[in-house]
Amino acid sequence: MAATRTLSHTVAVIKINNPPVNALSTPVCQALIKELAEVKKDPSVEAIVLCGANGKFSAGADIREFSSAARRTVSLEDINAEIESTTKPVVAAIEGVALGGGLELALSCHYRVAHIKTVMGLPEVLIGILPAAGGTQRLPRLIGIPAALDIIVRGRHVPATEAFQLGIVDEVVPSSAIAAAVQMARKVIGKPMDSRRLSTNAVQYNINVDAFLDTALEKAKRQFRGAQAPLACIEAVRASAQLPYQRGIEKERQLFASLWATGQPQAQQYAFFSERNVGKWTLPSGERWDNVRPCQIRTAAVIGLGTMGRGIVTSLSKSNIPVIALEQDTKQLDSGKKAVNSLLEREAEKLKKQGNSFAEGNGLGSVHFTLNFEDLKNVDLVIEAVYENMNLKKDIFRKLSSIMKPDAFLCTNTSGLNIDEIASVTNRPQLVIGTHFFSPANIMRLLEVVRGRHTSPTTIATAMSLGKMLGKVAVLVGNCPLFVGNRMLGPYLEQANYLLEEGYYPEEVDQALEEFGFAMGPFRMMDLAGLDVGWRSRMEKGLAGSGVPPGTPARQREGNRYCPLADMLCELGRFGQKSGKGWYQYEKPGGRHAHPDPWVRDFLAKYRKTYNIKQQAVHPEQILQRCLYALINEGFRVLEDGIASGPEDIDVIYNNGYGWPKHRGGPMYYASAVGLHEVLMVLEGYHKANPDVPSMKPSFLLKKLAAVGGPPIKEWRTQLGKLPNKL
Ligand SMILES: CC(C)(COP(=O)(O)OP(=O)(O)OC[C@H]1O[C@@H](n2cnc3c(N)ncnc32)[C@H](O)[C@@H]1OP(=O)(O)O)[C@@H](O)C(=O)NCCC(=O)NCCSC(=O)CC(=O)CCCCCCCCCCCCC(=O)O
Ligand SMILES: NC(=O)C1=CN([C@@H]2O[C@H](COP(=O)(O)OP(=O)(O)OC[C@H]3O[C@@H](n4cnc5c(N)ncnc54)[C@H](O)[C@@H]3O)[C@@H](O)[C@H]2O)C=CC1
Repeated sequence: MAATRTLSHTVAVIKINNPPVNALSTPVCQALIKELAEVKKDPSVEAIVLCGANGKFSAGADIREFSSAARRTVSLEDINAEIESTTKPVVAAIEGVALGGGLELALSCHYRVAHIKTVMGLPEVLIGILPAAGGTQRLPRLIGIPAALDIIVRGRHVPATEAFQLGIVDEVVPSSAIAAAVQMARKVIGKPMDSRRLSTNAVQYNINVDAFLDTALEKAKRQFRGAQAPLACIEAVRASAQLPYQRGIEKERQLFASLWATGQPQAQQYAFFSERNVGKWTLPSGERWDNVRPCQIRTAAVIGLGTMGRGIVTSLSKSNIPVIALEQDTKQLDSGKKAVNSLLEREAEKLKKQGNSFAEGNGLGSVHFTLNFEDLKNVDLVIEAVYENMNLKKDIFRKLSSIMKPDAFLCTNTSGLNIDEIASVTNRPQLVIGTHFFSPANIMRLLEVVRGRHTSPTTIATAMSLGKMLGKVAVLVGNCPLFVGNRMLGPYLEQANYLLEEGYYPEEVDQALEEFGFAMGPFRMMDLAGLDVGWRSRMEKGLAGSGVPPGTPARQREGNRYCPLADMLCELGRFGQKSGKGWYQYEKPGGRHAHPDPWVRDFLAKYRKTYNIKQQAVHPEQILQRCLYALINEGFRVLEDGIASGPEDIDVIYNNGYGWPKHRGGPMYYASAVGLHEVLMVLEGYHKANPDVPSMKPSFLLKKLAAVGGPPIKEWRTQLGKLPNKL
């Protein structure tokens, strides 16, 4: 039953029942229409309470229906209008969540009572659309333009206490919201209802609405880089102030249809479901997310409190997991301790602003700092985050192996070293796993969970579950150099470097990719990460520095094309932000504002002259094709090698770890949207002209999928099923 009805005295309680989140699917909408019609004409009913089953009001429209063949036949706004115009008072009893269409439904009720732990909001913008069941017209009428705009454009979840302060709900209760709503319904029977019908009210404001919204629009254009939904939300809110309610609703619908035609909602909804699907991991042996039980992690330790370790400690502590934080000497320990304390203070401040405090005790109190490995021996799980050096990591794991209790999990935060080699020095390779956090680790949502050859299913389940506890999106990947995300970055950065050789400047390449929607172009990103990191690794591999065999041409390594520009910058001490100079110049070492550097232009001109390279005209389209198709081609290779279980996994990694614009779905989704044949043609053309760039040789899987007509991304797994799986 999509909705049920009971009677409490003269109050009819209509309960939405559609597990797991009471989404307003077509059957639910039909059931609501039926129940409403019946209670309206039932003389024994004087008031109505609308609520959701299983402690959840509703997470909104059923997103799956948007793209299904059976399009919605019932308009949610028509139901809302029907509720609002009812002469019997309707009270929404909000528990758990009231999101999107769920909150819009509640806004059409005459009163709202919320349980104190409820969150509510209009998060449609996060799935590429706008609240299109009257939300953009009713909310500003209730709480004014600035507060409504903030909620609608950011799509944020508003806690019940804040919702009460804003006037979204009439009462917040610590116990059953349904019982409180029934009580309220009985109290308001017979009271005048006109002012409670939001659509009949005018938006109240004492600001210059147009100027305010114009400023918001300009800010949103800069902030959301090509995403259309935030802009449409602003225009819909503008309509609430300028137009009568019905015309505002027409504008809302029109904006919804225009958004749909951009293709961005489909990409963002794909991203939404992909994020949920990656948690449902499966191994070739049949073990899966739902048949392997994770072990409970009650205590953890982190080794190394540098850039990553301090963020990981914060993340664990924020989730109320007591942590022991270990460093190699007093100086590093003090500096790590200071950093962790300051991060935790910031987290506490954030929570305070949201009206919360750490759920159980204070996260700060749960961190113990030490120099002594013995202190770690009883924790359930340890995460190593020392320098990226195999010998050092092996030393640490040897030590852990002898100290830790036998069932403790040993995790490494390496960004690309061989998990099997690290595991090989331990007495428990089945409990060793990669947990690759992203910087800053207390903020970035991505966690690559890297399975080694001997890693057990329980260890995988535990690492995946830890990711969830920390509020991360955990993606299971196989063990290969650099895993998934960083591996794909290689060919992308390689092409960015080649573009500089051929006549482009760092700011031109960055601009093209930032206009595409990336949070940061490749050169700003390299400056931020530190150019010396890659340089050291190239020196270790004998590609740069004194290890290069004498007589090797400057622009060639092992018979293939090589770009030495980044090495040359490092030799001059230009490491990026940390040294104040890199591909850009900064106001000071550690400065954050990148300015194009005339020195770099001069340096590139001299370089091209030395190697007699003719400068080409700038084509932003070419920048995109070269960099993005290189990245995508490597993504196909990752799939081909069985390192990720599907294209969705890669897309979730890029959306959450690498600043890929979510409104474009992810690199693999983008490839399918552009057309696999098109991607293949460009790669083939490039590779034919540049056979010395092996990374651009079209992958076998791309060719195979293009040959069968470039099927939609959800059908790629049929082809993948025939390939090896290294998970
Ligand atoms: C609710 C959450 C906060 C829960 O989080 P959590 O507990 O962590 O659980 P999850 O794993 O996230 O979710 C559990 C499970 O539920 C599924 N799910 C969640 N929400 C929805 C949903 N709204 N619809 C369907 N399914 C949902 C989720 O996928 C999981 O299932 P699994 O994948 O099988 O594991 C969290 O889930 C959350 O934040 N949810 C999303 C909330 C949200 O975004 N709500 C807004 C929905 S959109 C909406 O309400 C729109 C409106 O305002 C009404 C507009 C009317 C539009 C008219 C429709 C016309 C369509 C046709 C277009 C064509 C146009 C043209 O052609 O012109
Ligand atoms: N910096 C980044 O953006 C990312 C780094 N990583 C990986 O995380 C790991 C750590 O990297 P960063 O935090 O950037 O390095 P970092 O150089 O900032 O910090 C490393 C810390 O480890 C400590 N350390 C070294 N030897 C130790 C020992 N024997 N015992 C205890 N502590 C010791 C050092 O004192 C230092 O504080 C590396 O494996 C790196 O590849 C992974 C993802 C992103």
